Amino acid sequence: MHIISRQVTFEDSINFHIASSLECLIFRTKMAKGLLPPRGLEPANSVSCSSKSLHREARSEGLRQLESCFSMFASQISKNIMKLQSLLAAVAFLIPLLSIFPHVVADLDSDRQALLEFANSVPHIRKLNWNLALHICYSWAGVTCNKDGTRVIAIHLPAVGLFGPIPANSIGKLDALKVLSLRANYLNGSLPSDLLSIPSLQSVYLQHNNFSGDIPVSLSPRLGVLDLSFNSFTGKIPTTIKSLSRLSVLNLQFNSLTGEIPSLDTLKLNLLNLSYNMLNGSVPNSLQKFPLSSFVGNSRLCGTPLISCSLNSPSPSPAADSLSPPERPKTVTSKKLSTGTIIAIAVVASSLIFLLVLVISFCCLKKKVSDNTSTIKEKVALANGGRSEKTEDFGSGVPDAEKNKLVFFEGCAYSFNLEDLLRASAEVLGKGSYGTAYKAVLDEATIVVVKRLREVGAAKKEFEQHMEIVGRVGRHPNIVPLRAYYYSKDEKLLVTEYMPAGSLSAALHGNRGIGRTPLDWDTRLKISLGAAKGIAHIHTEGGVKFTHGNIKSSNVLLTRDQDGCISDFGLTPLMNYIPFKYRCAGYRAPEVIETRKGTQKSDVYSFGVLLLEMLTAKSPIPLSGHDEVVDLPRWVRSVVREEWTAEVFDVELLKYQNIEEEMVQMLQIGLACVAKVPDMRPSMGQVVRMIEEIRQPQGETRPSSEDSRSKDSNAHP
Ligand SMILES: Nc1ncnc2c1ncn2[C@@H]1O[C@H](COP(=O)(O)OP(=O)(O)OP(=O)(O)O)[C@@H](O)[C@H]1O
Repeated sequence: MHIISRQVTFEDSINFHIASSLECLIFRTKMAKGLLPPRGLEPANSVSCSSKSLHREARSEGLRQLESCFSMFASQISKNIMKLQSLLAAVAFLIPLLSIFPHVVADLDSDRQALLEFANSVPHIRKLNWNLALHICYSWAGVTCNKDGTRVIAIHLPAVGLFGPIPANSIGKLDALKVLSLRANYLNGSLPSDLLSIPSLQSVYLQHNNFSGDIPVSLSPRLGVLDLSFNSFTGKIPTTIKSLSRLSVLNLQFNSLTGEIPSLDTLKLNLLNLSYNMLNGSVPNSLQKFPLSSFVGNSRLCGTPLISCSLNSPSPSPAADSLSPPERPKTVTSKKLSTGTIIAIAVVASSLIFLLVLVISFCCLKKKVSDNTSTIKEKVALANGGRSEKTEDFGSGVPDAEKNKLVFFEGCAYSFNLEDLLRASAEVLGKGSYGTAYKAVLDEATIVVVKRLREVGAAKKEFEQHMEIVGRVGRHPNIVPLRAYYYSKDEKLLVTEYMPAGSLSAALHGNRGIGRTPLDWDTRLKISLGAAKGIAHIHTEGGVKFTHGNIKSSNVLLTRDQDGCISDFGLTPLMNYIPFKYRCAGYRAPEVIETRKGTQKSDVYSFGVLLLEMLTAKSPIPLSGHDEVVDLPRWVRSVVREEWTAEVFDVELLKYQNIEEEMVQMLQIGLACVAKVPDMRPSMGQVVRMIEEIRQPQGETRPSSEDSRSKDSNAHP
């Protein structure tokens, strides 16, 4: 090695040392692989590397350079004492850093463990690249570290399809965490107590999940933002919030919180939203500056900016009780009553009791039949009383002047008005993502379904224009006919034809016990084809951007002759949000979970899940009375990969003969629809054609499932 002639710096020396070692390492590797000439024939500058003195050589060369470097420093001391001082300061700074280095490594290691614990116990739809081969700070998705890469300070995992509860001792162990964003997932259960109490935590975004239970009382004193909105938290607002002096945003809207609002007068809140809970009492003085929207939807809450407490007369709080003067006890006169008076009182009392019993029995009787006879108005009022609805009295939102402004779609033969509709006997069919559906019986021939929409984002004009398009596009035998709509500030209603045969979901999963009529293969095929035609029509007639947005088996309704009809069409674009609750998740295309935007290709994906559901009779979403929820695309793919295809089919289908080939063809269509890459999925038009091709002309290749069934019953009496 030649002597470096230019002036050598400390940095040069170190670089040289490293370079020497690397050169040697490369040389040695090449030697081992036989890529270099034998010893003695090697080039001059690599001789030293080929012997045992490899490191010694490099080190002594490095040391020589260090020596020259230090002699240069010595001359610099005399020239510039200031420079040396700063160098010493730097060294002084580095030494303690080096001494704590093992702790730094341990902290990052513990952060890594905590995150892996979280990822391993919380299922997620979108794959997380959290593995030991990648650096936690520079490569792990959604993880942010501090500047020197020694601690995790932020987690951002919005809408990645996280399911289930957050385990204790996972994220709660990240004790340098400042920002936690897990919004818009499907997380549920109660929050572990170690989560919000992380001392460094400043911002928490857990909105749009399904968390339940109490809000933990132990909260980080540094919290500036706490957003737990759109969950199912219960219990009281913890009073410990009062001590969060840095809190500026508190959003708890759309939960089921009860009790009174703590005064929070010590806080300097910029944003407060407690709307749509079950809070009671009066709005504390310190919070009366916030708008109505911060408190609306708490029917037992009163005071500015809501209605005055004297008008509302909520159940008086113990505090209010103690303020009102105690009632003076009435003076009791010790007059003796005559026997006649006593008899008269007894007669009156017993007739009163008799009357009371009569009234109670009458009420009970009325209540028993109320499912069939109560009106939509009463149902809503009842539901509001029971807090299952988050909107005030149904009729109250409809001003008298507007009572007749039900807008009928072209070609609709009905002639009732809104008042008739509100007075009709009603039955709750179900509570969906967009609102509650009621079956309303106006008369024997007029039965409709009234869908009371909540959270409509569209203004009146936009709503009307959209309805016009929906009315036009929706005219198809495989789309549930929309009959009318109503729009006012407080109420938005949709009236559709009632489909007495129910939904595909009910036919597949309802009453699986004794007395069930199984859905035969022909019917399943017919329903699938009808539903596919309905969606294909929406896609072609509505234009490229027109989607359904909520394809699932409860939105495929059956006609009397068992054809499939698409319902809930046209609702998604009107809403403030795409329904992302756990109940719809199994049908969502992976890209929709990420972008929150439906496309025609994502409708195709949902339809593919529906086909797999129809073939397997397994539900991709939770259903009451059914424990099993299956990630259908994943499960079917894995079974098919293992060549156990026959295992996926619904056992009820196995008794029909000669349908295996058709079922496998349908399975392939379903799998094509649930392709991960949207562009790989067929269009709905193609899906219709593929399903049509499954069915050969009757009698040519196989007997109908009816025939098979009779054969079957002959075989097994
Ligand atoms: N026109 C109709 N005729 C008969 N049943 C209906 C009709 N519309 C809806 N239903 C049934 O009423 C129930 C509630 O329907 P709704 O559409 O409100 O909720 P969902 O389908 O469960 O969820 P989502 O709101 O996400 O579509 C469902 O079981 C559905 O099948």
